[in-house]
Amino acid sequence: MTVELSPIDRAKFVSAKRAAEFVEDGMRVGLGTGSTAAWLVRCLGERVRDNGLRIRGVPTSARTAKLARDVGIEVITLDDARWLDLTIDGADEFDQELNLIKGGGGALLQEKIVATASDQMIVIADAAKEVESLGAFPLPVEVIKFGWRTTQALIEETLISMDVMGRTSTLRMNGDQPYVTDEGNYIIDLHLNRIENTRQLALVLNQMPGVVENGLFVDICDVVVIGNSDGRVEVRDINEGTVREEQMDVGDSDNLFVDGD
Ligand SMILES: O=C(CO)[C@H](O)[C@H](O)COP(=O)(O)O
Repeated sequence: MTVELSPIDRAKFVSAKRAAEFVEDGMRVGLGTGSTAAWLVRCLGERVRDNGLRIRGVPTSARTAKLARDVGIEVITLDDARWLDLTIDGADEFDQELNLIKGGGGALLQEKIVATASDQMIVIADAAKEVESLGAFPLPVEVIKFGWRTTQALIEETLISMDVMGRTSTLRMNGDQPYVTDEGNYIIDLHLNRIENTRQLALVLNQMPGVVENGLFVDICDVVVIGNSDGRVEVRDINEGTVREEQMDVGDSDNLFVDGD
């Protein structure tokens, strides 16, 4: 099957393909959620099928679990694994310090639990995800269904008292129904424009009754692999302070698809 990738998919594919090289035989790997993470799962599946790579994957959503099984990756739960060697996931935004907004795909809760239980978190992203300050992308906050309107009002009041820009929020919808996460919760998206006090906001949100988790990932990501549509990738390691530019082949994505994919 020949699939012509769009420029954005080529960028996502090369970042995922480069990040897959971090995965070694025997590793327990956290598998992210979203379109970029799906490329990663396909790349790992190819190595499992063709090169005999033995890994166990902990998916961060039902969608990723299905794809991982479809491409031949052994799937285990986080409770089976307890601790992971590596998690590779996408992001909606990342800044210079590799702080992130995640949860555009609604999987932020499992994603944060899995990434935090890993020796290393690698983010894979196209270059457009890099921002000077987080916040142009709506910040997802997962809340329990009970009293969600009250929780939303409390969040908005707190944003005002913290002098955060934007301050409006919306309940995420799936058609005419509220979007429900894998954990059975709702998501309230905060439209903030620009977040000045990332660390404080992440802590304050999680202290509110009704809030389960927020999509700010602070000091969790170690490495970002940034992909471009022409195959250039940049590997930035925040701990080592290194930046490497490399060229990847964008033309070999065809054999990543499996029956029913
Ligand atoms: O956080 C996420 C899902 O909850 C995704 O990683 C994020 O939304 C990026 O998705 P994509 O790779 O499709 O752009």
